[in-house]
Amino acid sequence: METHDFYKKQKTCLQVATNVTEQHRHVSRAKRGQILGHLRGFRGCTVWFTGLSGAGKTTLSFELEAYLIQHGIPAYSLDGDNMRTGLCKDLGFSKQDREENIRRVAEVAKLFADAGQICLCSFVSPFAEDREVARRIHKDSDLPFFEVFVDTPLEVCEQRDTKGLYQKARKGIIKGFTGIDQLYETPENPELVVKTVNATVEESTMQVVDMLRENGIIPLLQEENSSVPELFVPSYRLVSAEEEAASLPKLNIETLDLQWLQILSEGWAYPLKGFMREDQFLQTIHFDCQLNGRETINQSIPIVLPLSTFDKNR
Ligand SMILES: Nc1ncnc2c1ncn2[C@@H]1O[C@H](COP(=O)(O)OS(=O)(=O)O)[C@@H](OP(=O)(O)O)[C@H]1O
Ligand SMILES: Nc1ncnc2c1ncn2[C@@H]1O[C@H](COP(=O)(O)OP(=O)(O)O)[C@@H](O)[C@H]1O
Repeated sequence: METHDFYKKQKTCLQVATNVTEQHRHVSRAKRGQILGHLRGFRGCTVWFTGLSGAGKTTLSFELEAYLIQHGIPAYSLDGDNMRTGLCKDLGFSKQDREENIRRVAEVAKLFADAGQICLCSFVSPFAEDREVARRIHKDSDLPFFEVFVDTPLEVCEQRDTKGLYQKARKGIIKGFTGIDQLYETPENPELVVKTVNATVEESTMQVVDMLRENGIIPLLQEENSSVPELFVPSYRLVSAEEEAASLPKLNIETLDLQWLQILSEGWAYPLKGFMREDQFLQTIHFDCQLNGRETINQSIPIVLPLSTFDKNR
């Protein structure tokens, strides 16, 4: 988006009232986190599901909400259909109304996130600049924002037609329906793309869980912590992992390296997720352990992959 356009769009976020001063509360996020749930700590953020009607946004958001709550992590879902019967009931589906819808929802999501909830938003949000406004609203408040593109092809959504809306749109009964006679702008840099074709709801949900875990939002949960976490690629990620692997530089390894790879992938060298980096190597050499957050884990054997200077430089 051009900077000029972005600021034009930001107009919707500008304050109209004058003589209004921001009031600063006394409770810090860290303090708030201490009393939230049994997995204490501030985890406030927003996960923004975007995609066509029928893509799976609501299903994933509700499934994730249930998962998080079950694990003692505060979460709350805001859904398009639900918001449009309350706070946004004065809005339709024109470009301007969708823009205002997303702005209002993003402001509400920000408040939930600021209160320490993982706020799960499922909105078609078809326009990139509106999603960018939602992201900016969070960024300005220093809150993590994760855009999740629920990437389900139009044909599949139309076949699902969970609410019979595509049929109505095709007949012209509904005008301005996303994907039929209104545009859906595909996200260019989402934090995560979830493809729901040939994937169960649970598998797709776990993709989002993994992303939140990788970003430190969800901690390694107690029961998962007690077993050795394996690093094998789950079946639902196989195709994309193979594609990614094919695009990476290649290196020939020896049988011994392969055996270490096996040990790493089976989780026996937890918390290592691969051959040691310099800092991990130094921790082992100097302290016989690996630091993982606040815990230290014994690791006296360096697990490294020897490289020639030629390979290092290419
Ligand atoms: N014209 C048109 N286009 C798209 N969707 C329509 C339309 N009319 C009604 N609906 C129903 O409203 C839900 C979308 O609302 P949203 O608030 O998510 O839309 S937006 O983000 O403001 O674009 C959407 O919900 P989901 O199917 O869950 O996506 C539809 O059920
Ligand atoms: N992997 C998946 N993830 C999410 N939904 C899926 C998946 N596979 C099939 N579905 C189905 O697709 C439909 C998605 O509907 P819904 O969640 O209402 O979509 P949206 O909120 O995007 O309009 C549901 O019937 C759901 O069971």
